Amino acid sequence: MAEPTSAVSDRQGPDDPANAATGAAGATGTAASAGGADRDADAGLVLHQVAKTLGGRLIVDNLDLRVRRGELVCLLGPSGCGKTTTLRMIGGFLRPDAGQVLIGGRGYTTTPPERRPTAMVFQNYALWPHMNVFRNVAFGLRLRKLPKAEIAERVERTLALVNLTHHIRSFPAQISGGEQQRVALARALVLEPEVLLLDEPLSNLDAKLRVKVREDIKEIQQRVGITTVFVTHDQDEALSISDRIAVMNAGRIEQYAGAHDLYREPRTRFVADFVGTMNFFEARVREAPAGGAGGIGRVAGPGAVVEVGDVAVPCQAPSALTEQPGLVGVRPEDVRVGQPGGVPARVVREVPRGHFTEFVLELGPLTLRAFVGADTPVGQETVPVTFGRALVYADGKLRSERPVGRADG
Ligand SMILES: Nc1ncnc2c1ncn2[C@@H]1O[C@H](COP(=O)(O)OP(=O)(O)OP(=O)(O)O)[C@@H](O)[C@H]1O
Repeated sequence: MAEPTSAVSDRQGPDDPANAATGAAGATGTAASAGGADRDADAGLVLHQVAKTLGGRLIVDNLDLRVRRGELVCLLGPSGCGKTTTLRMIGGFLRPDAGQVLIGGRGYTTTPPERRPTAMVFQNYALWPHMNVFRNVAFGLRLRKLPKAEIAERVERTLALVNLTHHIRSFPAQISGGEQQRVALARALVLEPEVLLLDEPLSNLDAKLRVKVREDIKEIQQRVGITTVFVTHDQDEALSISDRIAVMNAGRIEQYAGAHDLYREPRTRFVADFVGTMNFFEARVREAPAGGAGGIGRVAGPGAVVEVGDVAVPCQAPSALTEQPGLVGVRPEDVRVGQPGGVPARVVREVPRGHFTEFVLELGPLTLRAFVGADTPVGQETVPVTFGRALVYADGKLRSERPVGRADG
């Protein structure tokens, strides 16, 4: 991916046979296009049952994705799950074996990159070292043979947008990594694409700069209102900048949701494990015995217990009840320390983490991580523990039916 050529065309119509076959809106009838042509026409980007095999392996597996106009969506997943392959099919650098790519309701599945209304920012920036910032940003417009005055006006306007006007005559080697990244962003935005594609754009920056540049990107993206697909394997990055996140695993999307829902309600074990920290263990989650035996009745909420071996931990909000032991996940902030009615746990370690403290606790056969507020007393040998939310998984999928006997859900 060496060439900074992700130019968009001069707004020529797409040459995708899908347009002839299905009208402007492409196929209908799946998760991506449920609701049909009108919704596809309304969406910024639709992937419909897109598949790709590379080197004899199925890398992208009948993937459906719908991105609203102006939305920033992250493709998040472990190395090798097919994020970049998907992005390259959106940008036209790879042709899908099956399925359709629709942008603004028009089919672009087979259209080459330079004739799509997309622009890509690459991981390594791919700036021309012998060209100054102005000429790097002007590159795509010159290819389009736009008048000189228009090129100058658009380049200057875009450099002002990314706050780089003062470096207009600098060469890439004379500016920082973060500034180089903003030049790469300007070079894509100056083409006024309908969809901006970013492939791990921050991975060459140090930790502090990553946070700064990702905030810059989000701010610019919102200001321009451009539909954006951002590839990353960094959950922190995805959670902090996305309107929605598509968590990918082995060529498929496991869950597509906003950051809050993804974190609080991970639908699969894979997502729960990949996004944030989770305590996982085998347990039975049952209704609390009537009358509050063992102090359980004093815990606020519906009153369930999580049974692990001989230990029964009061739990405020299980996602389901299980007669047979199943996989249970509890976020560290849902391991509550110092609550009335709690079960004593041995404190193995306390790690100050600034505005919270991480406790490592031994509770019967379990070792648990708990994140507690800085005001929780430290230096104790044992602490009482209860659970807030507990997520119950069966066959790797979240069970979220209303627990038996609970009227309030
Ligand atoms: N041209 C190719 N031929 C054969 N296999 C390929 C080719 N390109 C990619 N792959 C394989 O496809 C899989 C997915 O690659 P892809 O780059 O899409 O993953 P990714 O999710 O973006 O990972 P990363 O975060 O490491 O970039 C990888 O196992 C990769 O080795």
